[in-house]
Amino acid sequence: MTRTPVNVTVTGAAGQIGYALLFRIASGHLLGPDVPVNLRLLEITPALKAAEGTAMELDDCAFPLLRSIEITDDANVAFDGANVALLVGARPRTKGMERGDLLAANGGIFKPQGKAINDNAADDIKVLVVGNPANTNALIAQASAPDVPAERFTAMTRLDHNRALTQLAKKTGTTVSDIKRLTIWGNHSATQYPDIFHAEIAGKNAAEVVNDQQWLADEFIPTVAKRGAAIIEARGASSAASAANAAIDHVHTWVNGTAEGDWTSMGIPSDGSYGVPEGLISSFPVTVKDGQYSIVQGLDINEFSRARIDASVKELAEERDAVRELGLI
Ligand SMILES: NC(=O)c1ccc[n+]([C@@H]2O[C@H](COP(=O)([O-])OP(=O)(O)OC[C@H]3O[C@@H](n4cnc5c(N)ncnc54)[C@H](O)[C@@H]3O)[C@@H](O)[C@H]2O)c1
Ligand SMILES: O=C(O)C[C@H](O)C(=O)O
Repeated sequence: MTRTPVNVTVTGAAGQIGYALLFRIASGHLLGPDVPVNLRLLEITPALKAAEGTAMELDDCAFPLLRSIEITDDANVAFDGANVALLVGARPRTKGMERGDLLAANGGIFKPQGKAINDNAADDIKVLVVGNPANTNALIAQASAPDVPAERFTAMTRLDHNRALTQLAKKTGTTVSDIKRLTIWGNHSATQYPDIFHAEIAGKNAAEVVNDQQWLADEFIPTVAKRGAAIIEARGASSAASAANAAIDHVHTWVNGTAEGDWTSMGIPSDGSYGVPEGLISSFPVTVKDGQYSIVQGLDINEFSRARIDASVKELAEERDAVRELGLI
């Protein structure tokens, strides 16, 4: 049976992440090996030519699943009929720049894009915000899209999740496939909390396997939480291929589900679970089935975890208050 193509909109298509992302979407890694896609690329006017260059390369790959490419600087055109939207285009953080500085710069991007999604996207639209500060940018876009169910706006913490998997596998001499039920809580920022207390390594409790509280507090958590800054320091630019890979993972899981017995981390609107104020877009442990995610309930949160979750959620609440002051939500 021939499947109807899925419309995938990517903003910031001419940027670094865009370049690492588009070829994987077109080759079937985002939605599956039998799902054709129409790509819609949104860029600012001066970057349209570069986006056209990328589109020429996409054509030259002769991807069987790629049905069409449209390039535009008009958000209403880009989101027309969109089923999946990857909001990547943003002002990237550069050396020495604080995340707070990004709020105002990025609000001007995500407010109109949220409205364009509201007015033009397909009824089943799923939105992933990658552009930083991702959680709060997602909140801004969501606030401008009152007709879209709030839970369709998500923010990316899958890169943090993947980073944590690798650090834990290295420490324990295992592989990432041995690890299940790891969680990133809170904000995609240095306050995020990678939690191994409920994680399992080859069926055993990860915190017990590690059995090294000092490593957990002084190495693992800071390494994962500050990895983005470390990459910027080393490359002189923010992570691109790993961020694109995580965006693929996030949407693939959202569409195709989590594996039995495992969960993933997604930045999603809080329903008040685990004391996270309702409405904040915060990272939680989630399972996904039939395209719907649910927060994993009933986990015991110890004192160590509670303090760290609370600190990251406090930062999210401050970011929300700041964008509220700016009239962005
Ligand atoms: N959530 C995460 O885990 C994560 C990880 C890495 C990077 N990021 C963030 O992703 C974003 C993009 O990173 P990058 O390295 O691709 O940056 P980049 O500067 O290479 O590309 C950004 C692109 O966005 C475009 N753009 C700017 N305003 C736009 C608008 N209004 N509409 C459409 N396009 C617009 C720019 O022209 C540029 O081509 C940054 O905010 C970065 O901090 C997030
Ligand atoms: O762009 C950044 O600030 C870093 C990025 O979010 C990352 O985690 O690599």
